[in-house]
Amino acid sequence: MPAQLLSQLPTPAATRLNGHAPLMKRKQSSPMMPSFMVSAPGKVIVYGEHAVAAIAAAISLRSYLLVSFLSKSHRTVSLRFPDINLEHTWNIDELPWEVFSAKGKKRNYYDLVTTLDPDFIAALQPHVDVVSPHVPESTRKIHQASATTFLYLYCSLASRRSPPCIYTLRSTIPIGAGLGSSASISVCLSAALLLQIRALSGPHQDQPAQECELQIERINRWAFVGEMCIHGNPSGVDNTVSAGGKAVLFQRRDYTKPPMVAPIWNFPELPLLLVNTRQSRSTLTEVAKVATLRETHPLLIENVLDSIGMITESAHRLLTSPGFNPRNPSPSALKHLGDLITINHGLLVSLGVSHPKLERIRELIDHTGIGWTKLTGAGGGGCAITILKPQPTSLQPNGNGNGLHHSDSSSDESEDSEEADCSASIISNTTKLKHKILDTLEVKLENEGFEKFEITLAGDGVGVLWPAVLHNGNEEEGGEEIDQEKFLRAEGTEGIERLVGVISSARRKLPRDVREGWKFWRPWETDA
Ligand SMILES: Nc1ncnc2c1ncn2[C@@H]1O[C@H](COP(=O)(O)OP(=O)(O)O)[C@@H](O)[C@H]1O
Ligand SMILES: C[C@@](O)(CCOP(=O)(O)O)CC(=O)O
Repeated sequence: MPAQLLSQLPTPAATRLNGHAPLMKRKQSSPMMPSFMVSAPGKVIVYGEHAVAAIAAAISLRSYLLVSFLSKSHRTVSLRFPDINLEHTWNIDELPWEVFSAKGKKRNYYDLVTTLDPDFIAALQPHVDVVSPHVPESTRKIHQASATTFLYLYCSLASRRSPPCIYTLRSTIPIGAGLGSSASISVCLSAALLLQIRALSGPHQDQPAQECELQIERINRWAFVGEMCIHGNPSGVDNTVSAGGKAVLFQRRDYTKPPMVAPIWNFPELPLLLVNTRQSRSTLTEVAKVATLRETHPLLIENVLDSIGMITESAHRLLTSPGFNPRNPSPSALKHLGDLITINHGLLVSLGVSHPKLERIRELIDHTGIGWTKLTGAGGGGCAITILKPQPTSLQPNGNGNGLHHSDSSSDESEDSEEADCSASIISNTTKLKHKILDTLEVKLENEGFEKFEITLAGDGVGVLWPAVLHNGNEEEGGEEIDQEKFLRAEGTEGIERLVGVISSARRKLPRDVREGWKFWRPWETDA
């Protein structure tokens, strides 16, 4: 980066992130520079699949990337992606720097790159070919796609003078389930590399909304490049949601062009049930299915697609209306959003993009009356989402072996109003009942081979933990360092989240997860 540009950065990001002197608090054994972490969310489509307009939102399942530095005697850069059993080390001096920095080719960190350079891809090929030579072809493809993404971003943003380091990634996002796992990885890599070259300011409190958005945009641009390496022709929606968080409205009128994407900072953070069918699916296949049906029944299918588009519009109108309170949506606003979920699912079923497993999940959840459920993403498998009702409505044993069911709406109302006057103990009883229902549901879903997550919808985008130390006051002096060994040993979603300081909130009263020590660019807060 030219010195002139470096000096334009208000303060090096590293010294501003946590507001304390990180090196002073580190253990003696730590390597040259403090390790740090970045993290980015997956996404779900909330409304509008297959229609012209849709809404996608971030979820609290995330990828976490730990960047640890080695002593200068090493001249290597390593990838450790244990979720896919990928591990590879390159010699920094052997990477094709001359091609990436050739006159007229070199990209700046703030550039908008919309196509991959074939010369760059060709120059990387020998360094990609040596990755995982002895694994089956299908696995090798996945490894080499991840390696290409990393190398493309690394050679574009780092330099031959970059410090030796290890990039270790763990994710709580199921892979290939339509939840944007690849985009979250691209966002993590982009953010980490931009932070390392000090091309980002913050995140810090009081950062003006415009400045927040600029940092997010900078990360997003390179994340899109990463997505191009994995997907060839990505829509850009997944990386945009993952970088910025909350939700976006995206509109496609012309499928040959990228969609128009606009943030919805007012989307409320809501508790969400996510169930993975574990049924693999292909967006292309489902999109083709709808196209064929449309050819056979043009008027009918166009009406269905228009109706789905109207669902998106209705949700968007509500979310952006002046009376809407994103911090505490009224019961009627939530019911509006919930009803749209139910209608949207019905219309997707009529397009033929559901799957018996998705229908089974919806059936099991509908029996509990716990929320509003739809499939999410292209369909044909993948996941279902349920927006949970704010307070458990009257639920009682139905005696038919299905566990619990919803009472009629009149008794719901009387219970609601009673609850409003009642003490916390009654609320806590209803909360306990809700948890019981969720636990029973979990057993049923797991018995049928499904995977259930209690998460939060529409939370933060990319986040930074610099240094990778948690100050929880009861661990090693100066905080608990998240080192590679601990990171690799952490078991499952819970283990990873506990290690990186997430206090999961799915079952707390407030939906937002607490992420101790982490900082986020939050344009929606600075706007307030
Ligand atoms: N946890 C992970 N670790 C390493 N690479 C990952 C991980 N998750 C996703 N990827 C990369 O992203 C690709 C999955 O992308 P894709 O099939 O589009 O799934 P999704 O719909 O979840 O984004 C994988 O093949 C791999 O290259
Ligand atoms: C089916 C579609 O509406 C959404 C695709 O969802 P996903 O690939 O499952 O995240 C296609 C699109 O709008 O690009």
